[in-house]
Amino acid sequence: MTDLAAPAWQVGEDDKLHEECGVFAIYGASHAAAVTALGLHALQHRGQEAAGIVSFDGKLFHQHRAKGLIGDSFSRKSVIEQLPGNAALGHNRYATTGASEMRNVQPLYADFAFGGFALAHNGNLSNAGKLRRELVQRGSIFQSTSDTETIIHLMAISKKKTIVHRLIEAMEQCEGAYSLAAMYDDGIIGVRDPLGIRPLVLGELDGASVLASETCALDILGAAYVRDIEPGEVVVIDKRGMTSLRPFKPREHRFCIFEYVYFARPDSTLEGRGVYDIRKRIGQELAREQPTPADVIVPVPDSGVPAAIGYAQESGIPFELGIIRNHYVGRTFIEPTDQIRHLGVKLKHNANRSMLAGKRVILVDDSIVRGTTSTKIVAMVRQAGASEVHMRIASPPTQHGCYYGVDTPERSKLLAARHTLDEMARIIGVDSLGFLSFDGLYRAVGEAKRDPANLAFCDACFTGDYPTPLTDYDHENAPANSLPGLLQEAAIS
Ligand SMILES: O=P(O)(O)OC[C@H]1O[C@H](OP(=O)(O)OP(=O)(O)O)[C@H](O)[C@@H]1O
Ligand SMILES: NC(=O)CC[C@H](N)C(=O)O
Ligand code: SF4
Ligand SMILES: [Mg+2]
Repeated sequence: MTDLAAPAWQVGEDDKLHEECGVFAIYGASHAAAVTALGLHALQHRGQEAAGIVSFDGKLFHQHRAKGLIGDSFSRKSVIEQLPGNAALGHNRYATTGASEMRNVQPLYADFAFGGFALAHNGNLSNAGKLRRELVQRGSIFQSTSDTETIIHLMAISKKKTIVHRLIEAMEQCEGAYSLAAMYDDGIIGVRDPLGIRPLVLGELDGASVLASETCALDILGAAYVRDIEPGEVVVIDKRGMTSLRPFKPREHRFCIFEYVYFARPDSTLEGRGVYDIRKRIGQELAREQPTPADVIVPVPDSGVPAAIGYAQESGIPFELGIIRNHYVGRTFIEPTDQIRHLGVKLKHNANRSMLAGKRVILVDDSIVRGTTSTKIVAMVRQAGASEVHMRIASPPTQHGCYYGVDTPERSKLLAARHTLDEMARIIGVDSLGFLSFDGLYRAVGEAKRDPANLAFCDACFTGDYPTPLTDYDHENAPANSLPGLLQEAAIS
């Protein structure tokens, strides 16, 4: 994570590849805040650091933002009652720029001369540091250290007449990834960057319009899926209905392929493709590309499960739950001390001995980032008596950082950026290690192969082929344009 107001060494880090953020907005529903809390609950996998909801009651905006899970902060009636109105906007945060401080928790809210405005962002702006420096020199006073606030200041100085056109003008100056949901005193707005890196879908609930990061947030409400917001599209939903604008220069579409591999919930449909179905197809491709004789296929829960099912179906080798996951440890349990950190995976996973003892095991996981999970899981499976342990990874090696809304460790900490396949196999402790090829991944998402001249996805964390300039960053994931350290609140521990 970078912090626009702090040197890199001040910014907390831990050793996982983190989720992104989830956004949700609804217009025209009674109990809009309660509905938004449910939508955010379905999107909890996209960010667990903090959550917030802003509602609008026709006259006033109301907000509540808190660190932690949505269920911890928004399940009480007393909290929801303080968020009246028929329109609401919500956000689950996993920080990519700006530390886990209260002032960075979204939705951000601003009282402009032209009215109130609340903003929720999934993605990351790769030139926010540069824009921020220019804005500060012009007199802008930032309240947070997140990239998202840059948008608010760009809107504040815009000379355009309407909020929508101010927002559009602001986004024309931003590089990187943004799926935005916003709310003002007349309606809600959805925006997807021209490359469409992050998802955003449109739904309908009893005549109310819904914007959400993933379709699973519609399902929890019984809302109908209408369509995906198109890359480069701005939708404005107000009492007159919905207006669709295409203000940005058209670009090729580059949806994040890692949404299919890991981030999105398997029951979501994104860009017309079911995530579960794609993960299974990835597993089938993997079985074809990386076969090995074995007695049992064991997924690394949670996100390795659908690929392991696909692998098992294709290979004909039985699928068993040889590792059991403790559901009371989140995706991103942050261990308080080094000693506990060392125990981390055992808190989350345990070997199911009867399925492993004396067996040749193929472990299937979606990705290796630092190798922490795989190293501990392999040791656990060996201790449980497996006679051979083979690891199959349902994506190509993760070799580069993401600057578009996923908090990847810096490049030097990515196992595949530092080691050959054989070295990785030795470090993890497996008898063999195999990754999916680029072409295999593209076949699983419905393409003939990975065509570098005509890429349909962002795959930069595998290939280093970034679809936007990285103005604020050098290639080692260091913020190039950070400002001197300012006020620091205690980070979440
Ligand atoms: O190589 P590492 O640095 O250990 O990171 C890779 C692991 O992290 C993710 O799982 P995570 O535990 O975050 O979530 P999940 O339960 O959704 O699989 C991913 O699915 C891998 O298992
Ligand atoms: N993960 C995200 O999408 C984060 C959104 C925004 N960049 C933030 O750090 O708050
Ligand atoms: S770099 Fe990787 S995780 Fe980031 S947007 Fe591109 S494909 Fe997705
Ligand atoms: Mg995992």
